[in-house]
Amino acid sequence: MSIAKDSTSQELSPSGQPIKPIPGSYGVPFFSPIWDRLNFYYFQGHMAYFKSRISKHNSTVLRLNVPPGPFLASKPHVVAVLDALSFQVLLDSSKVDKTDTLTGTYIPPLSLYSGIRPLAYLDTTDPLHTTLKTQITGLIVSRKDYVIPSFRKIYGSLFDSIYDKVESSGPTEFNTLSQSAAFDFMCSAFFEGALPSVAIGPSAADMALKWLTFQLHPLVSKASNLIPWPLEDILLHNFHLPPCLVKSDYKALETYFTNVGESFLTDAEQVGISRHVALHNLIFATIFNAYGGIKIFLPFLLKWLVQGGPELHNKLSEEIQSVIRSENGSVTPACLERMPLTKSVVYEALRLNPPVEYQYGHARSDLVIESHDAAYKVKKGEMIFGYQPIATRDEKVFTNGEQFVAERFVGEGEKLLQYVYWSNGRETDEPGVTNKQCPGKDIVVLVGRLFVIELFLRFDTFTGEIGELPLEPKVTFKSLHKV
Ligand code: HEM
Repeated sequence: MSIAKDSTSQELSPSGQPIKPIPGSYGVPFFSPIWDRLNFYYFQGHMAYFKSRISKHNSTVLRLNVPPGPFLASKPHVVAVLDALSFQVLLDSSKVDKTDTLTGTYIPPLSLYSGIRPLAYLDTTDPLHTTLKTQITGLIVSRKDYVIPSFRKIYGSLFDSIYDKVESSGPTEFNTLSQSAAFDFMCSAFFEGALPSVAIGPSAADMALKWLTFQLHPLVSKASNLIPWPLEDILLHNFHLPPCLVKSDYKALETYFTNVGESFLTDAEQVGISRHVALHNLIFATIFNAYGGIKIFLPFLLKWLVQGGPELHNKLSEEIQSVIRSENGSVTPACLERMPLTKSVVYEALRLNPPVEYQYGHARSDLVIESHDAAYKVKKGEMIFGYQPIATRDEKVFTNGEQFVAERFVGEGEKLLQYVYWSNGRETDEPGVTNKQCPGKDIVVLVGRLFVIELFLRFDTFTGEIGELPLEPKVTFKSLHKV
């Protein structure tokens, strides 16, 4: 830190930015967080909640309350980082402690995880973080050859049945039909044995979703349009619905994972992780990422494809069909690299709509957060919070940042990938035991590309209608034009 040699004696950050006090306030205890929560969920919505405060204080680093607040979270106070540069503090494990910060200022009851703390809730300094992340990464690497065939089989037949439905009975919603595909795909990619929709039955997806909803409901706005908001607020956001409501569903899931995950559990035991801890981590990693990740990501990707219209469809189908033809019809990891537009479209969807929107971490020590034209001091222990869809639309980094630009990451544009943070790390970084970056990163990008490929191997173009669901867009196919 240095002091500028001008008349103002302004304190400067290590990179020479003036250090300013963080604007914003937390308001009146108890009442302001409740009012803020109503604004966040109902009156303003997530995006407007943050944007209005950025304009009011003319700053992208500011103090504010994040939901849920009372009574679920006693300390809703955060320092919000809402631009592409300041957000980076959350990706730096030497600066933030991520113990119990996955869901922010509240923690779901651990009884939902049979009493354990899953890996995603552990900080990098916890020795169990290293052991568990190594085991899960090992599983991902050992199954890498299963991802493409599993995805093609499950989502291929999903697209076929959507086509049949559109032809026979008209407009067909993607979201409901794809509900079990995310869970089936994850299990087909990672385990031998029957798919959950077969082994547990058709209700497997509902069971998994219900369990996830109990963990995440305090972060989801307008959980239901059916319940008037004050009642919804009281029922969902003020009280944790008792975990016993999902106990029997969780038992069924546990039985399934004990069978299909046998070799993972045995391997984990050999490195000192109990079978109990390994099992509940496996359940968490599979279901949380199927429904908190893939199930949200694909409708967003599809939404942008629908809105891209025939012009984008022509370019994509040409790129995809010509590369796959040159490979005699097979989809290989190498041929995916020869599809620059397909790759760019997937990154652009992840940039605009990172499926995990919120990131949090406690400052490990007193530190300075650098933004574009100022820096700010944060005290040890303060909660830092980032709303990612604002950070990754930052116009100072991305021209027309709010718009979907299909070619954004083609050629020279690849340099911008360092500002794509959906995996809780830069797209140009690698996940490892010393960071909290998603170890499923490459699989997710691959899944996005395979989704676009499966679609355009079948259809030259299509039309659809976009609606809204609590976590994702609702996409209804209206017509599909077969290749
Ligand atoms: C679209 C899908 C996915 C998205 C959006 C996603 C996103 C993320 C994010 C944002 C984090 C960091 C959470 C935080 O601490 O703030 C994370 C961590 C993690 N993800 Fe993913 N993920 C996805 C798919 C997957 C898949 C397929 C796997 C494979 C098992 C996976 C395994 C994990 C694990 C184990 C962690 C914890 C890492 C750690 O604690 O160091 N994810 N993911």
